[in-house]
Amino acid sequence: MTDIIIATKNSGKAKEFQHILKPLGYNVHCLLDFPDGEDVEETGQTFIENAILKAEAIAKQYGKLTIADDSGLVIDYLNGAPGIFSARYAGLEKNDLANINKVLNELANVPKDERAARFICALAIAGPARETITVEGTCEGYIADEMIGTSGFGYDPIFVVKDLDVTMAQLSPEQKNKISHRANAMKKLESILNS
Ligand SMILES: O=P(O)(O)OP(=O)(O)OP(=O)(O)OC[C@H]1O[C@@H](n2cnc3c(O)ncnc32)[C@H](O)[C@@H]1O
Ligand SMILES: [Mg+2]
Repeated sequence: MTDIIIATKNSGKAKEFQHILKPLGYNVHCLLDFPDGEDVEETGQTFIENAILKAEAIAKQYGKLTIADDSGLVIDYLNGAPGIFSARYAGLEKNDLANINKVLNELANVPKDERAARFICALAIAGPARETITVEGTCEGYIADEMIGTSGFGYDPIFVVKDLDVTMAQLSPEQKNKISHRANAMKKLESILNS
């Protein structure tokens, strides 16, 4: 089995990568298993730039194949916010509930047809003696009026998946891992790695 590090300290992401990569024969570790993993500053201007920063720093630190994920929620009515600031939208303590409440307040009384949004996931894969590869996956939807569902993490309870009309937090992990921005990005990465 090939060892692979997921350069994340987010347990929700780590679980999803386990689900997706284990059946493909990878032995998956994340930075929750390696607490001395560098805290890489997300100083890029785009999801892709931040994914590259995280993947290359951790690949260098451990000398192993590394995938980093930089992702977030892009809301049209807020001109693309919270975007690359999704994790720290309501403050540096990265509180999911505070982030959700901030978005719901900003969209209070905004009609459904103006609540369009998408999740974006940029992945970078880096490692010793290889060029870094990046891909991006998206998932279209809109922002609900209130939190619904308990699965997933982050903004899932307020993100209604366009094609399904239920929130991401109402999907089982198996369902989310078929249609999510992360799943779509992983499909692209797999097809590049296999070609
Ligand atoms: O940087 P790492 O250590 O990977 O962990 P993080 O939580 O800081 O991750 P990001 O910098 O990529 O910020 C992404 C934020 O966007 C949100 N997000 C990303 N993917 C999501 C998903 O599948 N469902 C719900 N929210 C998501 C969530 O709030 C994350 O904290
Ligand atoms: Mg982060």
